[in-house]
Amino acid sequence: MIEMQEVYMTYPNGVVALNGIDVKIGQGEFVYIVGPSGAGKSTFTKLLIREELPTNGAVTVNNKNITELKWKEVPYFRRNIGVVYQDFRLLPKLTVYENIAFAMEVIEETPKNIRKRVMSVLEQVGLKNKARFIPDELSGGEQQRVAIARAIVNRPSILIADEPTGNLDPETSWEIMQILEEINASGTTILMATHSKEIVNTIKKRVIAVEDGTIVRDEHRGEYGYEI
Ligand SMILES: Nc1ncnc2c1ncn2[C@@H]1O[C@H](COP(=O)(O)OP(=O)(O)OP(=O)(O)O)[C@@H](O)[C@H]1O
Repeated sequence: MIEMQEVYMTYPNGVVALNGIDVKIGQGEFVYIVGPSGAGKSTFTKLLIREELPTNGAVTVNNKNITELKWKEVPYFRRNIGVVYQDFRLLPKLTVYENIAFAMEVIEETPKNIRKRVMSVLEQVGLKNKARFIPDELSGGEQQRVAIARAIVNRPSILIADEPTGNLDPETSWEIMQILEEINASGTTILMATHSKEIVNTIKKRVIAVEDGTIVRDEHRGEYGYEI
């Protein structure tokens, strides 16, 4: 469960990115965050992973107000949230297998668990046969699958996807959406910031529209609502 109560966020340079956000997102929901460029979508997701702190307000994730976490508590909290970005952000010198295993090594999983689980998520994203490849040897869609596998390998309750299809062609984007839907079907909450009218209007989900730092629309099975 995610909740924001009267959340305001002003960056140090004075830009007001969020201007009073009140929202609740239940466990297992799939939510699109839409809105014009600069509306505050990325800032919204950054607050949820404690990459930024709000200037005011409470951000509650799984019953904990995460604005109150001490810095040393942040890495442990983040285990519960997977994040996927438009530009994949894989480690270029590591293989597909190593990129995913690394996320489990940092939380000190046993080698046996790591082997089993990495092969299982690779199968889930359809990349078992590319475990030994490095990111440069993969297509954009395949790299995004690796990033998704890495994001879910520690079984987070929430997956945040910040424009996950932004660098992909339409056909590949649909494949990525299918994987995200499967992950959601297994109970993971998904928050996806997107500019894709096609996707939002085709795969109907809850739509939260942000403009100038406030929520202007929040609809079950909503429309994208913008021209581009
Ligand atoms: N680190 C930062 N320092 C100062 N201002 C920032 C910073 N990050 C974002 N902003 C500003 O905050 C506002 C909201 O930005 P944000 O990245 O959250 O928007 P967005 O909706 O994700 O945009 P886009 O769709 O282009 O990714 C913008 O005016 C942006 O310029």
